[in-house]
Amino acid sequence: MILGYTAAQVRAAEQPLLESGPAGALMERAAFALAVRVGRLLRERRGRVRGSAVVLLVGPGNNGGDALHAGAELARRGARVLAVLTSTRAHDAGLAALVAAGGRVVTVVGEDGVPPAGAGGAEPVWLGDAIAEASACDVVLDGLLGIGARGGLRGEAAELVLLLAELLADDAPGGPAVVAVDTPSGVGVDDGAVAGPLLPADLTVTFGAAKAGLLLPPASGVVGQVEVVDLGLDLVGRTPAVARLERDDVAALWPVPGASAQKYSRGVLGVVAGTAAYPGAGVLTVSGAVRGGAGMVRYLGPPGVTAAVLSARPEVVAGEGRVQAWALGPGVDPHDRVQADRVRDVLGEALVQGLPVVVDAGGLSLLPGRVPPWVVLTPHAGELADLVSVRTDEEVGRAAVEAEPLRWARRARELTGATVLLKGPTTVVVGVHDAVYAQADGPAWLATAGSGDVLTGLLGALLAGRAADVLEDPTLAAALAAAAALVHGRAAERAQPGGPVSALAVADALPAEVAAVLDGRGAR
Ligand SMILES: NC(=O)C1=CN([C@@H]2O[C@H](COP(=O)(O)OP(=O)(O)OC[C@H]3O[C@@H](n4cnc5c(N)ncnc54)[C@H](OP(=O)(O)O)[C@@H]3O)[C@@H](O)[C@H]2O)[C@@H](O)CC1
Ligand SMILES: [K+]
Repeated sequence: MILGYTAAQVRAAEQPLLESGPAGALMERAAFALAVRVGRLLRERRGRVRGSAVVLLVGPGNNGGDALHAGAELARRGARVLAVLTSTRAHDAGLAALVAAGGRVVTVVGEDGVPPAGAGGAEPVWLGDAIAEASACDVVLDGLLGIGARGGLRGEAAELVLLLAELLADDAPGGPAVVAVDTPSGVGVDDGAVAGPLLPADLTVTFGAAKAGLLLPPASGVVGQVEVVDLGLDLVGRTPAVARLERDDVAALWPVPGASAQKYSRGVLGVVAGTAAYPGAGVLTVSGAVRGGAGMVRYLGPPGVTAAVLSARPEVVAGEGRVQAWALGPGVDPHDRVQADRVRDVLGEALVQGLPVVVDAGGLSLLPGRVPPWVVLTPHAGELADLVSVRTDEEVGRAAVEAEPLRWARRARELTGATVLLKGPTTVVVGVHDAVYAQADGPAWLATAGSGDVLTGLLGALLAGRAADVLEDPTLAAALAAAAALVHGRAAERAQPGGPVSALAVADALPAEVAAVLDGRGAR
């Protein structure tokens, strides 16, 4: 599991080490680890460090200090290192180390043609020249701002990043790799906000612990690969702001049949999904459940959809019967009276009986006022915006939710009482005790019609398989939702690595992905 902490938590954990060790020791360790990682990247890209070109973007604080010390180490290994200062201040010891190692230092000339006062004798260069150097080098280190950032980038740094990011986005492959020092500069370190220009990173080397904002959307989309440098911080007892499950965590959560299992004990899922207008949603939801490992699936819907469901998945049983959990809503048009009433009735009955439920798509507008946390909502941004708007006098749109997914997922949880899984390139889950998960497991190709229906069925199967546990410990609902997001995302990658994938193909890849997750663990 990757745990994400706030800037304040990391600073508090650093404090004892700063007090007990020699001045600058922690930064030197951080910078050395960064240099080693960048050295590996240079060897991958150029075959060697010696002779490669590295440009450091250096801000006024310790984040710039990290970049300068790492640059000094790379210069000692033979790289040609250029530091571009964007501020009147820069980390003194870092600057001295870089210059002593043979690195060059320039400072960006402002719009008025005057170098920033106090830029310490560094050679002035035009912004355009600095950008040209950066776009032509092998690796750019973004050390403008780290956990001391307040808001998005400003001033010269903002302009430099805006223009360089545009240039690199347009450029053919072969441009520099971008390594973010601790965080891509200017992201919301605690909340993943993106409030200004950013240089998307190929790799983020973060110190002491992952920062929450690196895991949370929208910033999670610009961090690239994240590597945590262990600085020996003691974070025991500090509750992380966000968690990201990895395969091993999912293996520990997954219901695996024991030797005496039978289909009923493994968990029966009831599904109400699909209407005459959207019959495929019924097929996809039950496919997610069957392929995801439900002991049995019961389907309730109009005759035409039932026929389509049974023809696609002969394992499904049509009609009512005992179930351990429900999956409701995919392809259900709330104006289709019969199917909408069925969703309402089933939901009401499930709440009385205390059964876990997944509610998706059309089912979201059929929810009663408050539900328990073992009801899991699975909206996308537009659906979540509607849910919040209908229940409050706040006018929330899809774009607002996409800009601050965690904030709005929390709001939806407050308003409904449900566990909320907000789908997106990074899926955010908010559960009991404000437990937050952020999963970024699927390829962008997964944004395809019907993939959410498969997730609903898969999560339903998981809740059915662990229904008794979820009722006893409702915190589990959020963990299972995050686990379903991981398996769903990786199944998409498995179905068609690097290429387009259909929703049914994602469902069909679920068994192999579940097997891969469970590889090496015993039965529950
Ligand atoms: N503690 C340690 O020992 C270790 C720390 N480490 C490293 O230190 C980093 C934190 O360093 P930090 O605290 O100096 O803050 P940092 O992120 O460099 O920025 C602060 C400066 O930026 C400015 N500024 C703020 N917002 C701005 C904006 N929007 N746009 C423009 N400017 C803005 C702000 O200006 P001010 O607000 O003061 O006017 C201030 O001058 C951390 O991320 C990690 O890399 C590691 O080496 C491990 C050991
Ligand atoms: K940075």
